[in-house]
Amino acid sequence: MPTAKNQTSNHVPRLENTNSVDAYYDTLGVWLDLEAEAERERLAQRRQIRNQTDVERTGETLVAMSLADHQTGLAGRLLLDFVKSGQQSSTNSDSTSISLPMNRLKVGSPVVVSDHNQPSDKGVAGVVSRRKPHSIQVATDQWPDGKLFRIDMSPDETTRRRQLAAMSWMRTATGRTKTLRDVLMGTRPLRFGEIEPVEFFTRLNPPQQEAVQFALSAKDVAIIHGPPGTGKTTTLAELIYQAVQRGESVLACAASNTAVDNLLERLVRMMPDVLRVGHPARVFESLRGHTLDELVDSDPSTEVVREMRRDVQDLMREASRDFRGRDGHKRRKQILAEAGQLRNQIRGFERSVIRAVLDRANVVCTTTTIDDDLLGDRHFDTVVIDEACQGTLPSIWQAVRRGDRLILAGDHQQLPPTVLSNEAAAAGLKESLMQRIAERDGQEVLRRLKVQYRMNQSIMKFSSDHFYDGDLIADASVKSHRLCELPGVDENQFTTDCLMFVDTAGAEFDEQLERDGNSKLNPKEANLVIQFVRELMESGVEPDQIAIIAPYAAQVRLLRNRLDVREIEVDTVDGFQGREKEVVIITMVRSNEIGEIGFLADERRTNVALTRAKRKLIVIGDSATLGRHPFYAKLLDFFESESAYRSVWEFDS
Ligand SMILES: Nc1ncnc2c1ncn2[C@@H]1O[C@H](COP(=O)(O)OP(=O)(O)OP(=O)(O)O)[C@@H](O)[C@H]1O
Repeated sequence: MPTAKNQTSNHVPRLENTNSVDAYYDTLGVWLDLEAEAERERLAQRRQIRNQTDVERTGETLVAMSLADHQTGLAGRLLLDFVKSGQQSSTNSDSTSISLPMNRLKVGSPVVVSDHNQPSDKGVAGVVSRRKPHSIQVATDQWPDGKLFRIDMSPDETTRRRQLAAMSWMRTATGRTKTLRDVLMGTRPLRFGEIEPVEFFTRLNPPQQEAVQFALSAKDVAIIHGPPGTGKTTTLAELIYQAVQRGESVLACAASNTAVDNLLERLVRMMPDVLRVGHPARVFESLRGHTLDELVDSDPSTEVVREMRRDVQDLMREASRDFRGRDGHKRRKQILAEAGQLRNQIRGFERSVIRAVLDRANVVCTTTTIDDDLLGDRHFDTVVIDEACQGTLPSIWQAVRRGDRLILAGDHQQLPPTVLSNEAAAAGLKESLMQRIAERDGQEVLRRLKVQYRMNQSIMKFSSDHFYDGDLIADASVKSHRLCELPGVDENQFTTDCLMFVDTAGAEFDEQLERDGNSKLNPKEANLVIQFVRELMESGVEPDQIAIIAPYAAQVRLLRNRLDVREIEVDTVDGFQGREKEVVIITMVRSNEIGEIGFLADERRTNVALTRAKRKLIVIGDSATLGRHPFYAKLLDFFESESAYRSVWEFDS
């Protein structure tokens, strides 16, 4: 089998024309190794950077953090609240707090907490369990050493091991799972049954209804393609409900905890027996009552376990007494043996309670990183994966191996999975299974949702035409909605127009390379953004209705430092996927003489940015730089055709 070490960039295997099962999974194994290597290298590099601001710039490290509070969470886990050192207040009070620098540590991110003053400290592993602007909570099983701490996002080896184990299981799969695997690889044809009538629980629009019926008719795999704001999660929840009505068991997954919880939130309103498996600290607080941990804890038979635990404690206390003489030693040995037996019984008992709770659930929700110890050898009629374009190919087999049929939902015209290894990305790790199948089998395997509930139709139009064959329809409730119709907002040209492109060409709005960094910024564009924000607020738009999106983290940092209104969200495109705001201002940043646009060339990234605004979209960019790329030339033409093209000279900045 090829290994990561002996691959050079030209020799990293690809999947095209791979018909052999072994070659297929060998290739995924190589990609996974390359990615692991890239992650380890990056972590090592980060830990070597001494300068605090530099290391925090990556967004994957927080330094000089102090422990503000701690609690004991479920199953005895420690929940540690960290704030920036020097902060006087408790984590609850915002008035005197220091905001955390921009970071990518999200709820569910695996992290290592180590001693800030001891670079050699290996630290303790944990998971981010809550995030606030001024504090971050980490769930761990151990106390970290030190007075001042550093928190690093860390590669998750456990996840990788589980993925490899699932892939090795898939190689030798039999029966329905083997059939599913071969259909996914493209070596067996797709199969669909009759479309059957359905009595819908939710009021779905016709394309949503069609998607549910189509997915239910799939024997092996089907895709629900959900362009921005089209109710993908709503549709998936209905599909799961219908599958359960037909007596099926369902495993519902997504790559991120947030996406799993969004789905769970809908499912619990539709049916009672939905179970969430996963670290309770990673689950929305309002949904923790549905977690396996809490349900096991509240199961009546767990009271017996508690009593048995108390007995173990009593026995251990007795064993620690001062026994003298030979009989004494014998007695102690007996007590310890008794405690050991009791512990084994407890474990067996707990396992049977877990099994009983799992057996009661029709639907089990979890991230695609499945805890195989908890799920055991459980198999499901249908496996559903939401946000399926966010997961890499190796990451999905843990879920796939547990089902007879697979339903994928997502949008391959939005951001692909994050991959660190350039070699693996170039060989194909950036292409999700959903993208591969959607591109291979097209209409045969997918149904697209078409009615969107977010954007005014003029904001929707470019994305619809360019990415979705002009298929999108704005629902009547949003079709013509404008900013000036929001309560408290004045009616003026700025609030009645939905679109504006501000061209900075010729005005020397040059991009800059961030000092000591690789990211780009454009201070003059930032000035213009701030001017527009001021105008919006003067017109009565609330700060929390405004978002600013920049493709580059350096521009995000600049704007966050310059804006003194905390409620205005400023983020990168990646940080904004899946979200929406009434007004969005995009600062494109790139402005140079050679027309270089770097990773803006990934059109899908711009698609995400352009489709976040509900009522007003402002784009600031340099047509001389952007316009050399056909996609942006088309975008500029679009703004012109909508009479929404302005030159920066029209604004006093
Ligand atoms: N058939 C429908 N009728 C009315 N409103 C709907 C319908 N379907 C979805 N919506 C509304 O549209 C919005 C988006 O729905 P949902 O969150 O399911 O979309 P999504 O496609 O998952 O979103 P995203 O683009 O962020 O992935 C929600 O407010 C939802 O209530």
